[in-house]
Amino acid sequence: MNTFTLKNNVLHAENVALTQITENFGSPCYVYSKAALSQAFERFSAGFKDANHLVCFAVKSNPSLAILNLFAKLGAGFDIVSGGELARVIAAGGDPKKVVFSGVGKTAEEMRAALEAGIFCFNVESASELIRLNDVAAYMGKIAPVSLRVNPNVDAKTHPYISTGLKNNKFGVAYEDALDIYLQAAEMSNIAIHGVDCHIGSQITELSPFLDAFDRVLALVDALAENNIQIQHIDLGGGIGICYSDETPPEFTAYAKAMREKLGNRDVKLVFEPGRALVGNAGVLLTKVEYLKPTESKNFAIVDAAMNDLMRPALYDAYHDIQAVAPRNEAAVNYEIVGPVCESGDFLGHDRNLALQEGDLLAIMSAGAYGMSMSSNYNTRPRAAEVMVDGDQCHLIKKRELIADLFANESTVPNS
Ligand SMILES: Cc1ncc(COP(=O)(O)O)c(C=O)c1O
Ligand SMILES: N[C@@H](CCCC[NH3+])C(=O)O
Repeated sequence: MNTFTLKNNVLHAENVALTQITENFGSPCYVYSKAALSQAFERFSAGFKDANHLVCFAVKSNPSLAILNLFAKLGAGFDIVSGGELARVIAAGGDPKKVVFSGVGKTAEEMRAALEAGIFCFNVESASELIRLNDVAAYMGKIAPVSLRVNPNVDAKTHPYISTGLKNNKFGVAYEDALDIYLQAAEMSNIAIHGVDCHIGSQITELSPFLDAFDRVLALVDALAENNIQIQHIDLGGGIGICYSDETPPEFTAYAKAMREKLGNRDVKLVFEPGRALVGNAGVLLTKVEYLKPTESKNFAIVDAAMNDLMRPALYDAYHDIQAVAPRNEAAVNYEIVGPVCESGDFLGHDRNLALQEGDLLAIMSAGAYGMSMSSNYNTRPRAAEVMVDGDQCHLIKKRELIADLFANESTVPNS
């Protein structure tokens, strides 16, 4: 589906001109297409139709209540990594019984909240966490449903900062230690072993790392069965990439087919935790060109969005396509698209050929995942507004922060 298309030479989200959105709600502004979000979820799920499965949207990729609510209504579960994300899921109308709780540093308080809410499963990431979870559950008189997140030690062939399934990173437990830890878990009074979990990284554009990881997980499931530990579900994490420029990530149908074939006729529920693949290309960040600044070596287009709004370029040198919202029929110039933040790393795009004038609007594409969710208030910049487009309607789903909000919880020290 072409979500963001030119109509009468103006970029639209569904049937709404992006120029109208900044007129109504200002700039910078995140814009999401409801149709693109729904279709992504439905297409992902369609591959597992008639199979015992649960799609848990990775909340960290975009925790907007409106997006969580939309996915909840479509039947999604949620992958959370904090008590804050659990509270969001509940506030958005998500079902806690479809929540998996990942993360290496769950506090006792977060465990209590999740046990109270009755989540589907804890994805435990260390032997120490298992002991703490057993204690917390025992104190509450509850049984904690558990999967162990194992590191299958496969190369996800992605950016090193977002590769997570290798032996030497902080996530999960080493594959070689997993059986032992499961045997310990089996002895714990308030732990119930439900599954095996893995997540090998993000923005993965090939099928083979997923298949390699699944092979290793299945070998572990068999080893557990030999030790009288029966697994009810396998959680294969998230990680399917999207096209930012010319990547060709696996199609959902090919991914689903491959995963189902690998599972064969085992009677096990499949759990997935996709984030980026469901929201990444359903959102853009709109930003206005404040200044054009030619220098001896480069032409800068200084825009009103910055690394605090979209951190991915600064953090990973990530590429996001940048399009003029109302393209000019003039000669293009090579620009560095940069924000107003006081860091040389504050760029949104290098080497972009665009015909620009001050006041023009740009759309930073593929900004629906890890955009707003990783934003900050650096340089005391209020976070952008968020809008969801539905056909020819647009809904403000998050107000722009006010400057006063940014220091509302602060105080000065008396008598200083
Ligand atoms: C445990 C876990 N599950 C799911 C995800 C979602 O990943 P992605 O957005 O790449 O699908 C992540 C992030 O990488 C994660 O850490
Ligand atoms: N934040 C990263 C992905 C990390 C995924 C979280 N485990 C990105 O923008 O690509």
